[in-house]
Amino acid sequence: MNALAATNRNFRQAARILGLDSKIEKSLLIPFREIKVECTIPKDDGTLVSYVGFRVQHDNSRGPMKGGIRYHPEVDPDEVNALAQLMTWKTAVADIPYGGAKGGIGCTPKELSTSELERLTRVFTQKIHDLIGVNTDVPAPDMGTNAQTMAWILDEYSKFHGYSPAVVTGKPIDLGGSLGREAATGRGVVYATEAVLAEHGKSIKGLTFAIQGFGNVGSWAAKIIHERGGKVVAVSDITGAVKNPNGIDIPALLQHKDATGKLADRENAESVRAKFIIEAANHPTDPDADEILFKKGVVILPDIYANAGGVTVSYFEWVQNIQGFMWEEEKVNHELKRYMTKAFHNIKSMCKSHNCNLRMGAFTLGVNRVARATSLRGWEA
Ligand SMILES: NC(=O)C1=CN([C@@H]2O[C@H](COP(=O)(O)OP(=O)(O)OC[C@H]3O[C@@H](n4cnc5c(N)ncnc54)[C@H](OP(=O)(O)O)[C@@H]3O)[C@@H](O)[C@H]2O)C=CC1
Ligand SMILES: O=C(O)CCC(=O)C(=O)O
Repeated sequence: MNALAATNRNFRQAARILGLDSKIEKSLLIPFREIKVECTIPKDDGTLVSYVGFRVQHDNSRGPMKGGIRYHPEVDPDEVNALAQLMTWKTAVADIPYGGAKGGIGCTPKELSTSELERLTRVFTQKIHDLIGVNTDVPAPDMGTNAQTMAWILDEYSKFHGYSPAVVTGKPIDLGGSLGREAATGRGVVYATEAVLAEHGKSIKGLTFAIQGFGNVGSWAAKIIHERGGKVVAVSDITGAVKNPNGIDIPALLQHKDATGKLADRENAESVRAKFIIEAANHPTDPDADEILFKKGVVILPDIYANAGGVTVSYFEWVQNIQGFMWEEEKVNHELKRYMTKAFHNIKSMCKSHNCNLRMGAFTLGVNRVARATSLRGWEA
């Protein structure tokens, strides 16, 4: 099932559980605005190459729309739509004053030089600069993008609108980025994991973990789990997987990945059997697989909660930019833990009230908050 159909299915199920008014349900399914732009750049050898870029702004009833920009060959309109919608529910689950958006360019960033990536990012920004802004839509990094990408967007946007650091988050610290943002999604995943494990009388120390993806989120989650005494027995990325039943030396693996750009051997991590699945990625589990895993008793911590640490610290970054006051990293991490723990308890309350699993607990929590804001703002033209 494609990402949009799967996301809509989860949303509709939450709307049914909540008994949502059908007009509000319909309006929440349709994105606020979809942008598709052509981005042509000269390559380093002088030849021209064209890419398609997207920004989908899903909903702004709770505040400026917020979400990352992804550079990946599989970026397509349906996927960006689904990810934008997920951002709306995620910011509501985290209870931060934002709506949802997502963007992307269909490209293979590893095949582009740094100057080609810079040109592509600047052309994309030129095409969307009128539609983003500190109080309208605030991009951030996602797969294939990073702090440097945000610095280029900030610079290009500022040429049109004046210096505006709060127009993007996940920036380099030197340009007003927040301490702790780079690690925040992985760290939030660990706080979420601790919250669900505590419920089952367990803790990270001594448990075994398998991690799919070893980029920003996966590698920070692995590092922090390792530091807390968890045994990471399998890690995989696009180049393959490493497995060690006695526990992988994560600092050594991070060093190896930094030096070579890939994980060591090629092995299949499929035989790993998990009792808990923590969705650090967006939309990693198809609804059919979700049902099968649920029936098998696997506890799944859904993406719109598990990876909300990134956007939560993006919110702290935006607040710091607006206040013109930088927080210590301890304050960032302390607040992140507070938000993640509170969201977990709010989700559990929804699970109890509606007798549903954690995914529907999170969806009903997010959808209900957005629906309330939508109704309060009203419909008069
Ligand atoms: N960055 C953030 O703050 C947030 C990210 N997320 C989500 O977390 C997930 C990971 O994002 P992030 O860590 O930022 O991205 P990165 O680009 O830093 O890392 C992505 C990882 O996924 C691997 N990968 C990419 N494509 C494939 C593929 N087709 N098959 C197998 N592995 C693949 C990459 O391998 P390789 O390095 O070899 O290319 C890399 O290990 C995404 O779903 C993203 O939307 C969610 C919330 C916030
Ligand atoms: O930090 C942000 O604003 C958004 C991060 C993101 O794209 C996500 O949570 O999926």
